Amino acid sequence: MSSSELIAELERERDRRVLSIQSHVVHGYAGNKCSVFPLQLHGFEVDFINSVQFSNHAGYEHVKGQKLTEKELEELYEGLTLNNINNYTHVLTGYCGNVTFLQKIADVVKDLKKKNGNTTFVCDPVMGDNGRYYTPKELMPVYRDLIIPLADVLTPNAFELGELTGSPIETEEDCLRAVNELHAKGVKTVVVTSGVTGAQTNESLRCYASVKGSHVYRFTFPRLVGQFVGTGDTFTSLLVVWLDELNGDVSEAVKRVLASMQCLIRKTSSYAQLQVDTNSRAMCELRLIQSRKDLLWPPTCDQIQVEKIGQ
Ligand SMILES: Nc1ncnc2c1ncn2[C@@H]1O[C@H](COP(=O)(O)OP(=O)(O)O)[C@@H](O)[C@H]1O
Ligand SMILES: Cc1ncc(COP(=O)(O)O)c(C=O)c1O
Repeated sequence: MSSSELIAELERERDRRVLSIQSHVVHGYAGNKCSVFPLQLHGFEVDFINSVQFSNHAGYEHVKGQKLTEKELEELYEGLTLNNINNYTHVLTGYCGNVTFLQKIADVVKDLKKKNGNTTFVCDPVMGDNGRYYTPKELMPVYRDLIIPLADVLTPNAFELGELTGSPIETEEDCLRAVNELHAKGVKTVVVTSGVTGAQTNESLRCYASVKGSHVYRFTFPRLVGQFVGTGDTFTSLLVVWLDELNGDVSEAVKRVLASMQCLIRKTSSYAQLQVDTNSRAMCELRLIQSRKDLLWPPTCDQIQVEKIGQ
């Protein structure tokens, strides 16, 4: 690399700074513990605010900890504003504990976008999965009416997509219709991470990506054994990376994200099989650190199929 290329690369790296508002867990991986590391590996600066600080994620029998209030979020953001250090290329949000906190996030996003019209808002509307909520149900109308109209990129699973658009997502047609409703509300890129039951089998899962007024893609990839927490948060952070790196090429970006996710989950699943204790086998923490090379350099994976299914 020549010195001018090196300088250009360093300038570019300086340009990418994410404000990530998600949960923190002391032990294990969920929320910011899943997102910050992959982003940093790829050279992004990450300023993170922990919406909650819990001992561990909700898959354990006991969860202890604290929730940040909207007043505390406002204070932190005020400090950034007063020092004029609230300069972000991206704002990323995930798990939120309550309605007023989520409403305050909308104010923060509006202010960041007012300051820099190019700030990309990537929102994972974390509410639940497989037909049930694991956050307060009252968050849904706040996501639907206040947050979604501000989002540039949205990464719901099928359950969340159905809740946000008012009817369950069982088939690919349901999914594409609901995605178009989100586009109509102004969201440019929607990636449905999983859960369209009619489109999945025992062996494979599907994910969909759609860009407003442009293409829709279907991704089919192997379903791996086990149940994992933090996969959605890891997925979304890698999507931030690759959409930026590939200037919005969503089909290649999602393909690379899925390639890393397959490696991460394979590693996690194999490790889980080695545990003697059945509890740790059933609920194994993501092997995120051990998968660092796969997060940084997603290997080519012929088991991921990409098909253009719209426009
Ligand atoms: N059992 C699994 N087999 C293969 N990939 C999985 C599995 N569980 C999760 N993933 C990967 O993680 C991604 C996000 O998972 P998902 O469960 O949709 O997130 P969320 O936590 O938001 O519901 C999926 O798109 C997929 O790539
Ligand atoms: C504290 C916390 N944050 C975030 C999540 C979301 O995790 P996922 O990426 O699997 O949607 C969970 C899920 O249980 C959680 O307990």
